[in-house]
Amino acid sequence: MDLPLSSPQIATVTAPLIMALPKGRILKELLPLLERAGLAPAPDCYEESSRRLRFETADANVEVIRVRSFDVATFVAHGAAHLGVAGGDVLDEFDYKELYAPLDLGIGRCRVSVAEPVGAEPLDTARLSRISVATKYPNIARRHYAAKGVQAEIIHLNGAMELAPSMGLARVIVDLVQTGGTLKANGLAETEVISEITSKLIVNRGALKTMPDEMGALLARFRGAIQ
Ligand SMILES: Nc1ncnc2c1ncn2[C@@H]1O[C@H](COP(=O)(O)OP(=O)(O)OP(=O)(O)O)[C@@H](O)[C@H]1O
Ligand SMILES: O=P(O)(O)OC[C@H]1O[C@H](OP(=O)(O)OP(=O)(O)O)[C@H](O)[C@@H]1O
Repeated sequence: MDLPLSSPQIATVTAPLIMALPKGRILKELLPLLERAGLAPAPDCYEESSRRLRFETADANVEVIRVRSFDVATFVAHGAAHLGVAGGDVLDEFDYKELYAPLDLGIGRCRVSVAEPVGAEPLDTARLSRISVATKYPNIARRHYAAKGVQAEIIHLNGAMELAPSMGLARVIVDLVQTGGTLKANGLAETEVISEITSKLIVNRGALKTMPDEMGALLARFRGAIQ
């Protein structure tokens, strides 16, 4: 026998909205904003030692998953999370069409730049046809040099790319710079800024279409929480 939808025997189960957050520095910077938005995650979300990856928040309808910063965009683009927070660098690198980034959160301020060894002979990109580049942003680096008519040979590293020029792995690096301290400590100098970066609130386009009220209400809370 089919039960009518209004039957009291059927419990209304509403799945929580899933918000993907990057572990590390952005998560720490995000806390005051999440608190103002009424979405503070359970305290162990901020403990590096916690092995949990999914956390309840101050809002029973919203849960947080804590993932690597590069993976936030992938979880949200595939609809595994409804929304998330990602650096502009990650969004530029992946360029997912399924993502919409309606809000700049004004945190995680840095830039994606080219850096070279201090004192290296200046590169004349007008006369160059190829260049070796160590980076964890292969697409950003390729696009940057392609726009100058230069083919970038990418050495894809996940960290410590500052070592690459001195170890003969690549002529230049493309990496994040904030204070410039890391470059300086490794004998490199910033020679070109590719883009200025901040973290953005991102949403899955499908989720926005199918749940406009819930998603709209969450976006409004974030808007209100930005200072
Ligand atoms: N020095 C910095 N200053 C400000 N923002 C930064 C800086 N470095 C990175 N970010 C921003 O924070 C995001 C996360 O960087 P973070 O260094 O915490 O993680 P990661 O090392 O890229 O990731 P993982 O630990 O997963 O490898 C970056 O995508 C960028 O948007
Ligand atoms: O210009 P600065 O202020 O020195 O910041 C830039 C550094 O910050 C980030 O590294 P992070 O500290 O996150 O370390 P990791 O990426 O190696 O984990 C980035 O990859 C740079 O190495």
